[in-house]
Amino acid sequence: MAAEWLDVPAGSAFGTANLPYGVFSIGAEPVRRVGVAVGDRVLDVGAVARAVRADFAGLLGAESLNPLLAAGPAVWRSVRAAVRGWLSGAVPAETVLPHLVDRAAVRLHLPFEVADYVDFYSCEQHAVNAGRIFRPDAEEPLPPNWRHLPIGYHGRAGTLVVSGTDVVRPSGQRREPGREGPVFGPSARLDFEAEVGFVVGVPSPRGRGVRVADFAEHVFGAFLVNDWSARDLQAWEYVPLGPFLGKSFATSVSPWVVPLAALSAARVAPPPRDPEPLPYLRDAEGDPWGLDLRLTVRLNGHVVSRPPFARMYWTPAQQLAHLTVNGAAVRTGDVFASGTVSGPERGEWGSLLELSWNGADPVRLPDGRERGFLRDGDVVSISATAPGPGGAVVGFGEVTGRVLPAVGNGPNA
Ligand SMILES: O=C(O)/C=C/C(=O)CC(=O)CC(=O)O
Ligand SMILES: [Ca+2]
Ligand SMILES: [Mg+2]
Repeated sequence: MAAEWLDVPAGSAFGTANLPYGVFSIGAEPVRRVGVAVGDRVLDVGAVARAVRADFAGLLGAESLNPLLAAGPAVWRSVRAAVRGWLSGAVPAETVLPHLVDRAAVRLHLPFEVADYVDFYSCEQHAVNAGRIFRPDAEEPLPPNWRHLPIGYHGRAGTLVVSGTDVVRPSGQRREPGREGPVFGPSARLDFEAEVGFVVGVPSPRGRGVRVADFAEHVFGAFLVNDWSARDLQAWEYVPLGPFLGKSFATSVSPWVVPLAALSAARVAPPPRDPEPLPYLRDAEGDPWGLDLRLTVRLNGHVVSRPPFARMYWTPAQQLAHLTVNGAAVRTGDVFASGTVSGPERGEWGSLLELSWNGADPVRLPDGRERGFLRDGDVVSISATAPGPGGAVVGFGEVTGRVLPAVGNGPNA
């Protein structure tokens, strides 16, 4: 229960069941602080730790979440219990109140230093849609390996940006119908992809995989991802090695990292898999990592999709097991994203590629405008909620970004 002096609005998705972590600064101050969102405010947890829990002051007094991420699940549990105590009256109000800041008044930063970045392709409906669109002549929309392993590619960690960062339309090579070779110029098929990301806290050594059952020993929490995608650049460049410049110019992430501990009521059984995966990819008995997260995608403020995460074919635990099964190490700050989330209904598809069927059937917005792909000035926002304990709602906040016009004829021109 929240302390009396902590006025969390009723039904807030940032109640004490959630307590996500982020990194913020105030005004023009250069210093960044670790914060925990509660109601409409942010608690400067480093400042409170310095006053009452010196043993946590180093972890929480850093300018990124990395020291906390690296500390591991026992410490994550103690810190969460301590923060919950601070907000529940376990320490005098005077210790806490001076360090609560209005959320609207802070600037939010990338919450951790990103190490490596992998993007998966684990939603069956999205993979079927993409297969039908990109490979209309193929007999089967899914590639033959799809049900045997979570397909992924290594992305560009250095271009992950925090929500609110503008995204410049990329330029590159693309094919135009009726022309032999490529043309160069701004992408004409810029898209979003609604995804969920996970961040690794505890590293794994090289040469040893992370078992499905050990997911929560390594992964700290989850957040939202918009994997901006230039479909025309992608279509021309990505055979046979996979996505490259069409997806590496920017990937936006939401600023609040929701700890796995806040998602216990959201855990659900994943859908049945057929055929049964190889042993290293099997779900741990009684320990499912399907997650009932409900995403909403808005384009210029209008809801265009509500993708359901609960139906993802491969869970994040299977993704991490696969990512490390060859002995690849993971490091603190490694990010992996789920892949585009799409449900069975059209209004649940997580990209414009799908929603407009590659531009052939544009999305009609309530203001009468149509979109095949994104125009300059468009703003894309992805938000999500999950069920919390006792009917509470656990919010992810949002990842948002505005499309800016391409730079001339490309940055090198
Ligand atoms: O099927 C294809 O050819 C292409 C698929 C994608 O672009 C999707 C992707 O990046 C992975 C994902 O987000 O699911
Ligand atoms: Ca993607
Ligand atoms: Mg990307």
